[in-house]
This record gives sequence, C-alpha cells and structure tokens, in this order.
Amino acid sequence: ALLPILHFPDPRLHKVAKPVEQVDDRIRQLVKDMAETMYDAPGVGLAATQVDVHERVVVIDISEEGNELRVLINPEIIWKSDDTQVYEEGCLSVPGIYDKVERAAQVKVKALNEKGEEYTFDADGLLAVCVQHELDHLMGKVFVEHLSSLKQNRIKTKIRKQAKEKA
Ligand SMILES: O=C(O)C[C@@H](Cc1ccccc1)C(=O)SCC(=O)c1ccccc1
Ligand SMILES: [Zn+2]
Repeated sequence: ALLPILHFPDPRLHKVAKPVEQVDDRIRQLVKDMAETMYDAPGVGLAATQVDVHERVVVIDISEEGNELRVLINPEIIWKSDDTQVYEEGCLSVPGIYDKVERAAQVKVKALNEKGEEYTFDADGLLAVCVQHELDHLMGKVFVEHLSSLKQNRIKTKIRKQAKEKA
C-alpha cells in the first residue's frame, strides 16, 4: 500500500529510529509498502522515518529500470572514505528543494536483508550519496540541515507557501 510521506518541517522527521528487533512478516510488509511508495514518488531511496515508522529500515533502488531493489535493515556504515564528493541532493520530504551536500565519496555498509541475514556492500557515486542520505533520515536528520540557517529559513518559508497554495 502507498504510505503518506512526512514533509519538512514535520517534527516527526526528527525522531531517531530504533533498531529492528525481529525481521518478521510485519517488517517484510513494511519493506513492500516502502518500495511501492518510493517507486510511486518516484525516488531512489526511502527511509522508514519518512513514512512515520521509527525503525531502522531503508529501501534503495538507483537502477534506471527500477528493478534493483536494495533492502537495508539495521544498516550501519562500517567504513567511510576520507575523500568526499559534492552532490546536488533532493528529498521526498522536502519537495521542490535541491541543494549541494558534501559527503564521503565511498562507504562500506553492513545491514540485514529481508530474511534477517547479514550482508555488506561497498558503495560509491550516487549509491554512496543515497545510503548516507537515508541513514541521516534514520538519525532524524534531513539534508537541508547541512545547509546554512539562512537557506533553511528560506526553505521553510517556501514550503509554508507551497502548503498554503495547496490547502
Ligand atoms: O528523500 C529521500 O530519501 C529520497 C531521495 C534520496 C536521494 C538520493 C540521492 C540523492 C539525494 C537524495 C530521492 O530519491 S530524491 C529524488 C531523486 O533523487 C531521483 C528521483 C528519480 C530519479 C532519480 C533521482
Ligand atoms: Zn530524503
């Protein structure tokens, strides 16, 4: 089922997600709903925090055809490169806002899959950006918080105006 995505500055986006205790059918259904919601947006990633579920679950699919779904349960970055890359980021919780964010160029990630089995993978490029962006969400952080307070205030004003026009 499609899940409603929380929009900045909703305070629930700042809640810290808890680790998943048991990878069971409830979690597998959540993953299915998150993937459906991500593809519908469309996006290349989605964190459970964004759909108001405060558990450490992330889905990512950076493939062109949208047929390479990655499921990250209790994900951890176990290594980060010193060199960084700047990438123009967007966010499904901050629609219409794009800005440059500097992050580690390569990361090594450890996570559980839908069966609860542990796996690791190396990421660079867009995948590295996306993993770091999604893990920020699980820590209650939205990408705009990397920007100056001047820019953040302008974004809040713009989002409020968008909300008024829609209402
Ligand atoms: O808000 C989110 O977490 C989803 C976000 C993740 C992200 C990935 C990479 C850079 C920044 C943010 C998005 O998917 S934003 C939409 C987007 O980047 C995109 C959408 C469709 C095709 C390609 C990219
Ligand atoms: Zn986001």
